[in-house]
Amino acid sequence: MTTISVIGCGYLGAVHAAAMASLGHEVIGVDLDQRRIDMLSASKAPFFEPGLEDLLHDAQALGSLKFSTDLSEISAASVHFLCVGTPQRKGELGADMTFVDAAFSSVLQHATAGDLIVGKSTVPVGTASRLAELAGSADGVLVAWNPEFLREGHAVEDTLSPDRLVYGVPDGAAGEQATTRLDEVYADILRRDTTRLVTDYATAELVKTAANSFLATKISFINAMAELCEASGADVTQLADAIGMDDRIGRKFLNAGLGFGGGCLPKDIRAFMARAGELGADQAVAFLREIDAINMRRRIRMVDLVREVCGGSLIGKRVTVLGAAFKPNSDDVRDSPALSVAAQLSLQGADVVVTDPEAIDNARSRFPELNYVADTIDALRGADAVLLATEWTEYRELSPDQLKSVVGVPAILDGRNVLDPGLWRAAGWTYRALGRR
Ligand SMILES: NC(=O)C1=CN([C@@H]2O[C@H](COP(=O)(O)OP(=O)(O)OC[C@H]3O[C@@H](n4cnc5c(N)ncnc54)[C@H](O)[C@@H]3O)[C@@H](O)[C@H]2O)C=CC1
Ligand SMILES: O=C(O)[C@H]1O[C@H](OP(=O)(O)OP(=O)(O)OC[C@H]2O[C@@H](n3ccc(=O)[nH]c3=O)[C@H](O)[C@@H]2O)[C@H](O)[C@@H](O)[C@@H]1O
Repeated sequence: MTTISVIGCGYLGAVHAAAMASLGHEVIGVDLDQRRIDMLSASKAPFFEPGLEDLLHDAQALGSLKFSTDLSEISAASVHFLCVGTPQRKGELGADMTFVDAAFSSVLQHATAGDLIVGKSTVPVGTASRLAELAGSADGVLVAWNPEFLREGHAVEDTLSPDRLVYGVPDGAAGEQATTRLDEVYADILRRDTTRLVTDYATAELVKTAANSFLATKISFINAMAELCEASGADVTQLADAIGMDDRIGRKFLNAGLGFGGGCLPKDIRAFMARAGELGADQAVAFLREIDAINMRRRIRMVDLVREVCGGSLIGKRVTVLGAAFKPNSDDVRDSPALSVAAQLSLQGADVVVTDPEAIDNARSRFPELNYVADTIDALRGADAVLLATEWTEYRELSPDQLKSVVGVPAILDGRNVLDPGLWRAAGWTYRALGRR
């Protein structure tokens, strides 16, 4: 059993804290946000994440998990996980490192000799060695970087059963000590034959940014193919199925549509470009600019398509947007393609109604000017066009026959290529999608 602190209890940290407690450790989670801490202390997840509340409840019933806004409480811990945000800096591509730097300094103040500080936040390569240098002046504090690969909506299973664990550690005895401590923390996971890769700081940091860049590239690749499918009359879903059957390519992350959003892929590829520039290696990842551009074009193209379906003008047309979260099974609306399209449609004169099973509150605080309706059927009433923007199961299962009498005009835009066009057309709907006939 290790006594652990987790600094920053957002999408990453809250799950990490609860998961570490479920592995038998004593955990204190710390955040500056009092509301978040109050909810977590009451075993309530401050955001929608399947399985998190059960984990919080079980660990708190055993007394092995506590939350606080008081950073001094971490002094009881010997391993400290940094899970604070690294958002995009306003008006720039690079990551805002102020939260990581501030959290690291605070931890240093409360850490004692022999403690291990483990970075989990996604950071520009070079951060860990910079912070380790700062720690060098503190007596015997070790630094490791252990990037996180969890997906929102699957965060609990991804944390407890990761594809791999990556440790970035310093050379020599300090590295061995850090590795041993991390092995103790993850003992239960390692016992299940999980691969662990021990490497230097820079490689560990780059593994994370490279992985997210690859995922973003895969999505933009298929979306570029969708543009070509649209130009040539081909079908991008069949194309993805066919190329995905090649094991070397694989079908995952080849779903064309509105593209990627969220608090990670967009900001991570931009931070990667910024950092590569600082290192004089901007050419190496110049292609990411195009990946980003392809991604953003999908949103613009969807606005055009909705306008087309509405007869050339959006003014006064009622458009129902199904989904606000950046992906299903999440209430996260950071850089959500659904909301970005909804906001554009509204700016261009449409009367936009947005619905989502979990993300309405978050969406309203970001885009208060849009109309939100909780009930799907109520949201669809009188619509001149319906846009499926986030593929929640309940939207995928909507019946075109039943909905026909609810909407004003039966026109559906499938922003995630998840509906059966034949079924909707047979029920008398106009069906349109990006890169699909
Ligand atoms: N959201 C995700 O699925 C994943 C996120 N990451 C990375 O993890 C990091 C955190 O991301 P999220 O959890 O999504 O961000 P978030 O914004 O949900 O959570 C960050 C939390 O840190 C707190 N915080 C900031 N400064 C603090 C300080 N000095 N002391 C204590 N708490 C502080 C904030 O109040 C907030 O609750 C980012 O670097 C992100 O790229 C990595 C893998 C998955
Ligand atoms: O660094 C992070 O924070 C995380 O970022 C992503 O996870 P996440 O943002 O939760 O969501 P994804 O499932 O990757 O989806 C990202 C976006 O891509 C879109 N997407 C995904 C797959 C696809 O085929 N097509 C597609 O458009 C989704 O709709 C969503 O908007 C990575 O998948 C995680 O491994 C990583 O840990």
